Formats: sequence, structure tokens, C-alpha cells
Amino acid sequence: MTTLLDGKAFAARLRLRVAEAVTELTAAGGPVPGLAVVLVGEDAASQVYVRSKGRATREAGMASFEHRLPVDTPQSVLMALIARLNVDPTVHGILVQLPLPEQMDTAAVIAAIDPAKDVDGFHISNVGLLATGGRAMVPCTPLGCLMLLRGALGSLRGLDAVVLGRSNIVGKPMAQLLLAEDCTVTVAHSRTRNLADLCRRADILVAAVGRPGMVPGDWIKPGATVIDVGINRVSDGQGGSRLVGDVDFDTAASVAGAITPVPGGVGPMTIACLLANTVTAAARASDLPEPAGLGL
Ligand SMILES: NC(=O)C1=CN([C@@H]2O[C@H](COP(=O)(O)OP(=O)(O)OC[C@H]3O[C@@H](n4cnc5c(N)ncnc54)[C@H](OP(=O)(O)O)[C@@H]3O)[C@@H](O)[C@H]2O)C=CC1
Ligand SMILES: Nc1nc(=O)c2c([nH]1)NC[C@@H]1CN(c3ccc(C(=O)N[C@@H](CCC(=O)O)C(=O)O)cc3)C=[N+]21
Ligand SMILES: [Mg+2]
Repeated sequence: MTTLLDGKAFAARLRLRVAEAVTELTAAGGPVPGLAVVLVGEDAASQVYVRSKGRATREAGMASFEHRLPVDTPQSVLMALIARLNVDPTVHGILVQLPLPEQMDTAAVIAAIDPAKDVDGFHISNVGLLATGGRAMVPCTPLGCLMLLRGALGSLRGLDAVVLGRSNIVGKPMAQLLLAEDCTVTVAHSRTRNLADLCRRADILVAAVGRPGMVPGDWIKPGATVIDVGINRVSDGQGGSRLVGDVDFDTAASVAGAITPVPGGVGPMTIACLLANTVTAAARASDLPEPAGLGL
């Protein structure tokens, strides 16, 4: 009865579309889209994502540039790298992997990225464009979630959506996108009262909290569409580890109408949307028509 929203399969189709769009763009005289990923420090999970981003970028026919800086890099060195990437004509997208080490002023680093190359959609100019209905670079994770929701539901008009989490990178932009789809949106956070009752009213529940299995099945309205953004590494009880979401999948899956798994749900969509945003940025940079099927 429950539909499994297979983000891995959806993302594979989107990556094929990205590869086609790269071919279209270059055939029209455009550049090979290039994505620069900057990783400061040695965080193990971040290294995994950066490697898979690089692989996916090359598989789509795009150029991948990786910049690894030591954990104690001064902010001025990172700023100088961003300044170079901003003016490098072979680079159309810049992603600075977050979180940054604590000596860095994250807001200042994001502000230094050329908004036209800000494929994460984190620069205030893109945040403002998203909030006001303009031509923004849309943050990859919320964009991927929206694609899965549209695939599951078609129109989202009039539906009650609850977003758990209010971060700048997931919760807030997710709420903006759902609002633009004519949902009635509630954003919940650590100070929200009666979270369970609030969630039970949601036709669409997006969980982006970072707490393993926090949302049990009895918080979910029967038939609701559940998007689990959480990526939490927990012990598997046998000396190893495994990834789980913010939703308790086993109890939720029997109540939800549709639900994303972790892994294999939102994560692969994030990477596919990053590639899509990079192609869009490359098309805009060369004043060529934006290939269809890459964004909203
Ligand atoms: N699949 C993907 O591609 C991605 C996955 N992620 C994952 O998504 C999750 C969220 O990431 P991110 O948004 O960056 O996380 P943040 O830590 O920045 O934000 C977490 C949010 O959850 C809220 N929160 C924390 N505890 C509770 C609670 N007990 N009840 C209600 N709300 C709570 C916080 O509230 P408050 O604001 O009050 O502190 C905050 O708004 C993480 O597991 C992360 O790994 C993130 C990015 C991409
Ligand atoms: N500037 C910036 N932009 C980001 O988009 C960004 C970031 N910083 N910092 C970290 C988070 C996290 N994130 C993920 C991307 C893919 C998977 C993903 O593909 N996960 C696989 C599993 C991967 C595994 O096995 O570890 C899955 O869910 O199936 C997960 C998480 C992007 N983030
Ligand atoms: Mg993101």
C-alpha cells in the first residue's frame, strides 16, 4: 500500500537528463559545465560526499575541480581561492562544503561566492530571489525533495505541509518552495510545542532535524507523503555502523502513503540537483537558453 519514493532511481534519471543537457549545451557552442568543490578539513562523511560528487560530475560529461585545504587554513586563504574560482571561466558552479572549521566566518565565505556560480543557492541574493519568486539558484536538497513530492503527488496545491527543521540549507528553503507550490506551510523546530499533534495534521511531512528515528509512525497522518532528509550514522550493534533518517522507517512506512528511504532517498537527489544547477549556471553564463527539465 505504501509507495517507496525511490530517490536513487529518480536521481539516476535526472543525471541522464543532465548528461543530455550537457551535450545540448556544448552542441550549441556553450562551454563544458565545470563544478568546483572546496573541502576544508578531513571530516570523513564530507570526504565521502565530495568523492561521490566528483564521480557523478564526470559521469555527466562535466568538469570536476576538487580543492582540499587543511583544517587550519586561514579564512583569507579560502577567500583568495573563492576569488580565483569566481573569475575562472571554466568554473560555472562553486560549492564550499559545510560545515566549515570554527575559525571560519561561514556567512562571509558564502557571501564571497559569485551568486551566479552559487549552485548551493546559499548566497543571500539567491535566498532573496527564492523568497520573492525570482530566478534563484535553488538549494539542492530542498529542490530534490520538491521533485520527489511532485512525482508522488502531482499538484501540491492546498495541501498542509509541515517542515521539521529551520536551517538555512534545508528547512527554510524547503518551506519557501512548498509555499510557492501553494501549500499551507508550518515550520517546526526545537522550541515547537505539541510536535506530534502538529505532524499528525500534515499531508506532507519533511523531516530535516538530524535526530535518528525521531518521527515515529504514530506522528504521521494515514496516507501522508513523508520526505526524510535526515542522514544519521548510528551503530549497527555489531561493531559497525549504518545510516538512518530522522523518521522511524519501519513504523512510518505502514502509515504513510509514500515515503523516502535512507539511504537511497533524498541524498542521491541532492547530488543530481547539484549537477543540474551547474548546467543551468553554465547556460546562463554563456547567454544560451537554459536546458529544460533541470529545475522547477
Ligand atoms: N540528504 C541530504 O542531501 C542532506 C541531509 N542533511 C541531513 O538533514 C538533517 C538536518 O540537516 P540541517 O538542516 O543541516 O541541520 P541543522 O542542525 O542545521 O538544523 C536542525 C534543525 O532541527 C531542529 N531540531 C533539532 N532538534 C529538534 C527536536 N528535538 N525537535 C524539533 N526540531 C528539532 C533544529 O531546531 P533549532 O533551530 O531550534 O535548533 C534545527 O532547526 C541532518 O541529519 C543532515 O545530515 C542535510 C543536508 C543535506
Ligand atoms: N555546501 C554544502 N552543500 C551540500 O549540499 C551539503 C553540504 N555542504 N554539507 C553536507 C550536506 C550533506 N549532503 C549530502 C549529499 C548527499 C548525500 C547522499 O548521497 N547520501 C547517500 C548515502 C551516502 C553514504 O552512504 O554515506 C544516500 O542518502 O543514499 C548525503 C548528504 C550534502 N550536503
Ligand atoms: Mg543542500
